[in-house]
Amino acid sequence: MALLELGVAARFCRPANLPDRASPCNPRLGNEPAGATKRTQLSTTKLTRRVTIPELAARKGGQPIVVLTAYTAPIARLLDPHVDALLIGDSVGMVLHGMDDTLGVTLDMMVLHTQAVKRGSTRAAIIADLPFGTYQSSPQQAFDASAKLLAAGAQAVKLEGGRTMAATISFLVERGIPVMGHIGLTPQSLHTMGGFRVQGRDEAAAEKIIDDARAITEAGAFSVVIEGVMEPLARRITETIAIPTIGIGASADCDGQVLVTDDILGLTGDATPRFVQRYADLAATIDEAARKFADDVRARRFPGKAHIFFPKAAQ
Ligand SMILES: Nc1nc(=O)c2c([nH]1)NC[C@@H]1CN(c3ccc(C(=O)N[C@@H](CCC(=O)O)C(=O)O)cc3)CN21
Ligand SMILES: CC(C)C(=O)C(=O)O
Ligand SMILES: [Mg+2]
Repeated sequence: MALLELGVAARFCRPANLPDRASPCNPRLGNEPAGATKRTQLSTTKLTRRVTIPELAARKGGQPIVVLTAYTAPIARLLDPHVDALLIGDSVGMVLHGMDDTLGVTLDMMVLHTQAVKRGSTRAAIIADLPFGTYQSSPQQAFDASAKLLAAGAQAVKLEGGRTMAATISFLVERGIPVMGHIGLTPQSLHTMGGFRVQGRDEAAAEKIIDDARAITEAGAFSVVIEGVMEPLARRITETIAIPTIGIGASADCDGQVLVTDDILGLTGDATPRFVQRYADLAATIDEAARKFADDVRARRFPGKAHIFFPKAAQ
């Protein structure tokens, strides 16, 4: 079993056409001596196996939980060594498919992106968003949609809503589907909020969000995303409920943080929310690469000798 898992990890980590770099999946894998003992193999397997949902739940009040979104296999492969969980967010509709909001994202899209992220990762936990219209009408509807995401490789689903969704959350959890909640700024409720607006500004609105957090916890969710709320509210919820809170535009005191990967990489331009910290400027990198390629083609500098094929006699 241990060896089988290692074999699978190695296959996903090192595509045959790439050099054997130290890090793609787990930096520790690259440091193993060739003749590793059985004990070393077992401990390495332990380091490279996937993070479980109960392990994430147990991180309440402990080391911060790191979550980033991923929608594709190559990005999942790059993020996998660094994060505790990869979220296949319904933000994929806006970030990759050019939609104005998340309402048009379908379950089929989420299944395809979940499969891709699963294939590209070996150790991060995999959590997938239930898209709009696939879980709100009944617990049964939510179960059917969640089952498809779990079959696609997710270990848990995330759904938006507070007390209103509590019965659905307990229905799923009782049937073996771990659920992450999502409260505060819930993008699928864009039209009732009147836009992507920060929530819980007045005391009454804050009390309602605290009640939502309590209801989700009692329903059995293993964790909850708190998005776009006033900092003291996010801190108070984190202190109040027994499950880890994952903040986005919330509080540094949350039990973890999540951001949209394309936002931190500088790929989302004007659409980037204020709560994002940018860690790279890939838009500029891509702009420069495309410009250089276009220049080379127009000047007939590309393709060069190394990129084209000649018959033997002509060499
Ligand atoms: N690229 C991207 N990043 C995200 O974080 C994200 C998505 N897309 N799509 C799905 C939701 C939508 N989200 C958003 C989108 C915009 C704002 C936004 O513009 N907020 C205003 C604050 C509005 C107010 O004042 O209340 C801002 O200035 O950041 C917030 C969250 C978060 N999610
Ligand atoms: C921003 C996170 C929490 C999300 O729900 C998404 O990416 O869809
Ligand atoms: Mg989402």
